[in-house]
Amino acid sequence: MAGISYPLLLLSHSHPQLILVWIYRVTFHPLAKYPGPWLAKVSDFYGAYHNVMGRLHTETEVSHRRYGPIVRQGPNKLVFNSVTALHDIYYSKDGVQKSYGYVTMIPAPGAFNVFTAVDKDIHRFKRKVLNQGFSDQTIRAFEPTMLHHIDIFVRKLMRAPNYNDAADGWSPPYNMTACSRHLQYDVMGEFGFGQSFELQIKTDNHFLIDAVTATTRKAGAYVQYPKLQYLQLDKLLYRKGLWMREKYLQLMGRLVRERLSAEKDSQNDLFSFLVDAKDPETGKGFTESELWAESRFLLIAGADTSSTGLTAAFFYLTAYPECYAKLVSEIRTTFTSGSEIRTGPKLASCHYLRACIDEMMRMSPPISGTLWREVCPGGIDLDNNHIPQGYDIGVNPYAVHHNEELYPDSYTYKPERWIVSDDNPREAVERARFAFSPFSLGTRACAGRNMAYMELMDTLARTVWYTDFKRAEGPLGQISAGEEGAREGRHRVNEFQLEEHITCHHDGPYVQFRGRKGFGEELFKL
Ligand code: HEM
Repeated sequence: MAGISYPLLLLSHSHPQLILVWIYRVTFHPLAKYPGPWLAKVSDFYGAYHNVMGRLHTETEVSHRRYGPIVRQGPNKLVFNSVTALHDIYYSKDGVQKSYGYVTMIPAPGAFNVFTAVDKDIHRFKRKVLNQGFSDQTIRAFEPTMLHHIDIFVRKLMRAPNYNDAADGWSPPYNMTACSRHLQYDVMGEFGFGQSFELQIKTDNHFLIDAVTATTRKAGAYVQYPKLQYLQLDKLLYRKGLWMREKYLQLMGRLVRERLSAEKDSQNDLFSFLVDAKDPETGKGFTESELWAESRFLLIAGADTSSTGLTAAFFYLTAYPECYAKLVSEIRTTFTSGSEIRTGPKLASCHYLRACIDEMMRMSPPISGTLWREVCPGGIDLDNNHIPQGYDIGVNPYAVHHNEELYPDSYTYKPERWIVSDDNPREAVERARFAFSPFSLGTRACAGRNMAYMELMDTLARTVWYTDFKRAEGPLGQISAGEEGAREGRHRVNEFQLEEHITCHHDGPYVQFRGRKGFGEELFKL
């Protein structure tokens, strides 16, 4: 903190009126009675700084332990850590709307997408149209395409059907961040535009990942401190990112143009669906620029999040061998072949697999930042506090998922907490479910939730069917793990380390694979 107090000291000397504003903020301001870090009380710079450092989520959790269930995290911001606040905020119909921070993400005035639309009528229309593309029927029709890419993923990890015959059979260590990102971007390319970006098989479009990373880094800071956008810091901080962003926009622009000029119904992708989709009540559809805005958003929303989830699953399964063994037993006794693994009663019966996924998203939510909501006229009552109009409020998913009252022993990966058993009564599972919010809740909750579960279930089950895997040994195997003695929140060796910038950035874990003897031929013949 000392590092950031010097610039503030300088600023206060050159702008003495700032001192008066800060004194007001810590004394007479309507939120002055709430505890929190001193810098957060006087400036949104606190949120932006920790977001740039990728640790606002861990700082929020630490703050709750230090200051209690309500923390002031900006001059006009309160973050809550209770299940009642979670439900009261995100299920509220008229009490809140998305905060102004979301507006900083729009590329031009008025160019909202379903995620950035603050106005509830604009959002309702976009969501209604989009929901048609996320129906169970559409997603199920897409599953064979997804499975094609998942099979490429597993084949790459196995290398050859009988590689296990060689030496000890283990592959070199693979960086699961890269492998998962490549898979999920290819899947989202197909889902959105009917074309894979081919990141799994070629390097040409690998810049996409860095371009999206640069975009979300910048957006993460601006959401916390909207005034930063006027300083044009991206030109200074993300120069390489700007160049890649340009390439990214060109690629996406080309895909949109190609899809618009292709024969109608030539593809079974979300784009062809959205081109024709109409609001059932008004008959209104998306304009070309709206289609463009939605496509760009959906790539990030779908690919970055699911790939973080998949990577985290590999981290936890290789950190907890007993959980890995249980999952292996479930998958290998439920199915009779790898190609049988797809949505259906057998996959739905894999309760341990689903529990491993939910526990991963509890431990390391792929969207770990607080989803700020602005209080609407009339204010809102939360945990016996009346919060007036205009203030930003939220519950941090990472912090609430590590609230010890809701999730005892919260930093231990325990898929069993999601399964009713003699040691874990139904009420305990229901209590855990009630506060579980990786996809958020209410009208602004994730539209792609079912698709995300399908991707994660199919990918993990097929990987476990065809391969054995383990964490790389030595220092390589520690990449992405917390470090003893590191800053509070970064010190747990069995916790996957996320850098939160709206979506999450990460590196590793490095994992080695070995094909199961006699099972790979089927996969390599496909
Ligand atoms: C594990 C994977 C995923 C997680 C954890 C996740 C999480 C979330 C969260 C927390 C939100 C709310 C954001 C906010 O309030 O600001 C959201 C919104 C959204 N997500 Fe996801 N998501 C995932 C995968 C996907 C996928 C695969 C898609 C699409 C293919 C998708 C599409 C969307 C859309 C369209 C919204 C905006 C909803 C609205 O405002 O109406 N997500 N997601």
